Amino acid sequence: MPSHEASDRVLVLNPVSGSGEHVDDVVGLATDHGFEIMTTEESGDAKRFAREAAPSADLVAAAGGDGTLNAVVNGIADAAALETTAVAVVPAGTGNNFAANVGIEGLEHAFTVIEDGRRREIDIGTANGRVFVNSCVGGITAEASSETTTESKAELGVLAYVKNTVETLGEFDSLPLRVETATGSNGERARAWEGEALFVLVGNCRRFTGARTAQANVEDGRLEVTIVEDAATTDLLGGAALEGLFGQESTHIVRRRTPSLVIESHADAIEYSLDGEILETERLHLETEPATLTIAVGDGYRPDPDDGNRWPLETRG
Ligand SMILES: Nc1ncnc2c1ncn2[C@@H]1O[C@H](COP(=O)(O)OP(=O)(O)OP(=O)(O)O)[C@@H](O)[C@H]1O
Repeated sequence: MPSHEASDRVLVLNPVSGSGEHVDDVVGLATDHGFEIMTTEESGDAKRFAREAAPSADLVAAAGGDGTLNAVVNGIADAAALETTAVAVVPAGTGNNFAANVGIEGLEHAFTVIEDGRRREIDIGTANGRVFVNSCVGGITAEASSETTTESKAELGVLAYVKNTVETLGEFDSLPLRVETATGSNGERARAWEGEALFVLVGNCRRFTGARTAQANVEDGRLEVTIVEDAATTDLLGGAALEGLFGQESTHIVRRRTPSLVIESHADAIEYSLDGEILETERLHLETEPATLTIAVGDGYRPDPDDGNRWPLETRG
């Protein structure tokens, strides 16, 4: 039986995320577990509902995909309630990348975790004041983002957008950029990279190796930055596998870890995808806010995922 009053627990339901077949199941489970259900009708609702619910709710659940989760966390942040309102993920999206990374295996499991699971305080990222939980990716066009297929997203996660951008554009203008990363407490030096890039991928919870489930350490107070240099165009257009491009052997990748960075375009404004939502700007200031989001996690969640050789601090100078 639910241990809270209904209004202490709010579930924000996106009825059209993923295949849209989750609605009845989610409504049934959420009702059984004492949630007040707020169903979105249009873009912007999820954030507004979370902002309105956060001051009195102990827990806001996001039932949808990564976009819905992003909106819910932004709404709670807008209400300045991240310290008092925890978040749960009910995976009803296409890729459910974030849910997989925090050990949520499905709809029913999400509610088991809500009742019995651990709570962890994880980092969030901010980009010009907007919150992201998974990733912020520059160089993906809004068109490619909206056209990327469900199958491709399910298989590749955010890298599906990279693949679709490459495929739909055929050839593309690289981005003349300056990327300045700040000093970190683990010996990272402040550094500047300047050049022509195809994409800049910044992961809070996502690691860009080509493996969909690869998880970055989301409790280390650092963002993982991957710059795909322009020289990779030939490989990409030749059909090179994304795994190869992002692999450790790749010579076209620059990697950094840092608590904050600034990405500046020397030309036009760039489109960034924050967990799938588009933001266009010439200058982006990103930083981590460590241990800021309280989240319900399943047994499969690894606070300290094994790095192995998969994330070299830097592949080269
Ligand atoms: N009732 C609605 N009708 C149409 N669009 C909606 C509605 N509610 C939310 N949206 C839109 O859904 C998008 C978020 O979808 P979300 O990312 O959660 O699911 P997804 O794209 O299926 O999954 P994933 O992110 O895992 O690929 C937002 O852009 C939001 O504007």
